[in-house]
Amino acid sequence: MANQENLPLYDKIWIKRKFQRSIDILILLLLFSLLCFRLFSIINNTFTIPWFLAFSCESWFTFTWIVILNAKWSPAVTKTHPNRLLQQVQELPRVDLFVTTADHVLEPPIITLNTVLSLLALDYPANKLACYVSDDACSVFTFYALVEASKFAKFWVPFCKKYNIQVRAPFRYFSQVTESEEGSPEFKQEWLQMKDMYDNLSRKVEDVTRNLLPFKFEGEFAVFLNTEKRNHPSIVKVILENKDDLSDGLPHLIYVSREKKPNYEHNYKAGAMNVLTRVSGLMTNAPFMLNVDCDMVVSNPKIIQHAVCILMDSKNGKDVAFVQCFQQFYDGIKDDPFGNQWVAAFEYIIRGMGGLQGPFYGGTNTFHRRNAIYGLDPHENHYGKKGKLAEKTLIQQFGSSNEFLKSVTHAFEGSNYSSSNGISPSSFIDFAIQVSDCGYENSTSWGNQMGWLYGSISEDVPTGLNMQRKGWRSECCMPDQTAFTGCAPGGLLTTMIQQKRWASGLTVVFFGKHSPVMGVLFGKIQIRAGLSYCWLTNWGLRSVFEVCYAALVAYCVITNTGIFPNGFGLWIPLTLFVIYTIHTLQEYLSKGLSLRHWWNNQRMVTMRTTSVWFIGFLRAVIKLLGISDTIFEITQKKTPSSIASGDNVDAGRFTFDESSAFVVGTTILLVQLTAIVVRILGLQLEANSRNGCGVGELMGSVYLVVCYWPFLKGLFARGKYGIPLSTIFKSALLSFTFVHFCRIGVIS
Ligand SMILES: O=c1ccn([C@@H]2O[C@H](COP(=O)(O)OP(=O)(O)O[C@H]3O[C@H](CO)[C@@H](O)[C@H](O)[C@H]3O)[C@@H](O)[C@H]2O)c(=O)[nH]1
Ligand SMILES: [Mn+2]
Repeated sequence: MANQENLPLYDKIWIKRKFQRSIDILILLLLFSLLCFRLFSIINNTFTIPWFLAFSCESWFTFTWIVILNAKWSPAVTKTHPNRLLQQVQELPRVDLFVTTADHVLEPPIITLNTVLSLLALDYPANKLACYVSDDACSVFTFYALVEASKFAKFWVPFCKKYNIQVRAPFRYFSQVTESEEGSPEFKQEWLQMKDMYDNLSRKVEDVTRNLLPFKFEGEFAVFLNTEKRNHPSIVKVILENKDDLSDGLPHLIYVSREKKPNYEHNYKAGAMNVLTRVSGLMTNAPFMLNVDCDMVVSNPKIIQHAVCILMDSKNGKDVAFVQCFQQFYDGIKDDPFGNQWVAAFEYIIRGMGGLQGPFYGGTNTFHRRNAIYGLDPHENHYGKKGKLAEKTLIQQFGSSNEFLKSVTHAFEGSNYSSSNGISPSSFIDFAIQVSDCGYENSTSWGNQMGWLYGSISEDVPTGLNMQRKGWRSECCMPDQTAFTGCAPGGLLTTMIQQKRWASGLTVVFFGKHSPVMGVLFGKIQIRAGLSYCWLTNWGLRSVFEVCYAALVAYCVITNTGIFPNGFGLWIPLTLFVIYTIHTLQEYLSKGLSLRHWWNNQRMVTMRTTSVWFIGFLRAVIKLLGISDTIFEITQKKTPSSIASGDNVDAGRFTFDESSAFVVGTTILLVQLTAIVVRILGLQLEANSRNGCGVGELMGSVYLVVCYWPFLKGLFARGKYGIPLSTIFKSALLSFTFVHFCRIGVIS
């Protein structure tokens, strides 16, 4: 038998994709030929302003394609070997678990409760785990739910471990296993008991949350009396404490609501994560930290072992700052009508990045190395920080809590790796409160050089980039059994708001000091890795060119101007379109996704790029100019009861409201419709240049209308399925202005 000690804890396997690569290259060549064609037309003197705009947009599309091609070029996957782990490490390392929640209405406490239960029930020695919940809403309901959860956990966790239940979030488990049909009589009996207890628990929590029961602010709940969401002192409460350090007990459970004051910048989730980092540093100081959003439940109870395999591999794990598990979703709507399940993107882009310097940090389902978050580079982490850091520098970077500084020094030295410090979390409450105060970070490096970075509402991407800039890598962790599943936005509006936030946050990143370009120029981001990040950070910028192209097509049809070659030359854009379409379709089908899924995603890409990404981009520009700041709009999460009660008549249907998110989309649709009508009725202007509008331009308009079909139906539908009159009115006004300017200001 091979010597287990020398075997790697994880393997990296490169995936072959010769055929796809040649198609990728073919598309690139076609794009180049289109550009060349345009350049030659200068010589032939057909070069007009619309041609120039088309040339600029197409140059951008070519650049985007290079970015995508580069990102997908050499994908890799990892295979972890948890069975080797215990043979190589004497003791498993500690892991601190972070959950964030910020609004008990948009994020119902019953969801957070389930996430926490699934974490407490992880298949990992309980005395090596501590679960920290950050509540940015300072909600007594969330706290109450956690207290109740901790009581239920005493039965639930042993039950899961005894019967090796795989799905350990009760609402997921009981929705999948609806009867205790199989198993021993003992199991059946316990199953019924559990089900009963969970039903009681969820009823209680939902009743309290919906204010159906009068709430008594007594005992441990008294501190919540008179607190306001944005104005309250720090509250830190130890709900569960594994005082006897039992490996088969329950992990610590700690509730943290950081101090909030009006007129203070709280930095949304990034601020919350930094507080959790400090509080956990004081209390348990684990070398690794897992972070999940409140709706991301564990689906693979052994996931920590898998992630630790990567982080602790003695050869390849040393320079890994974080391990990212894919985001996957439960109860996703069939065929992904809103394009928010990201199956194909994760498949191709993230695996592709996995073959470079590693995937981006996606904000949730991520295992971090504490020392990387603390700003060390891989070399310093491995060989120790050169010399002891002077106390003064430590205070400048980490703030002035002596107790916390001690924990930082311990973390740097790598002590406290697996053993507990023998002191219980509750003895650190006062210090924890101190490091959660809103003034604690004043003039320190938190959010600036280390920790979760501030300044963008997409805090995850720059935070990951900041670590990779120092030479760290990251890895994907992809055990056969899905690691985490979460709640994808339920409807069109929620999706659009999320997309708008990402686009604006990412644009700010691209133009800021943590952009991938800066990372390549001044840091240790490898060129290809930096380029692959542009797929993500350029979402906002991409929309500008797509909106411009959409407007250009309509302009051409309306004014009888051509931007595509007429006659034989038309084959270039046509072939490009056909091959690109077949190529993406093949990608979907080969992953077992349906034709419908593919089309839904295709049209959604067009819809979001030309609408909310564009709004997001404009918001980012306004922020970058210092005019007004962007805010983090939280994504609404579905409650288990709404899922179960079949509150799903709208699932997958497009519903609209008066949100500005729909104005741009409706305008694009109306402009294209006008163009088509003008063409059909023959109201176009006389062709005033040598090159009049041909089929190419018209096809462009028609394609956009087909993509915007759900909006077209929305124009005629009523109630929530219809686009409100006020939105139609605003869009009509905008379209009219556009058409008017087209006709008076024919540019040629
Ligand atoms: O002031 C805030 C705002 C948000 N959150 C938490 O941040 C998480 C993510 O918020 P959500 O509304 O669910 O955003 P999503 O768009 O679904 O999240 C994705 O995108 C975010 C960045 O835009 C990342 O932070 C997330 O991890 C990633 O899952 C949730 O747990 C929130 O409770 C806070 O703790 N404080
Ligand atoms: Mn989310």
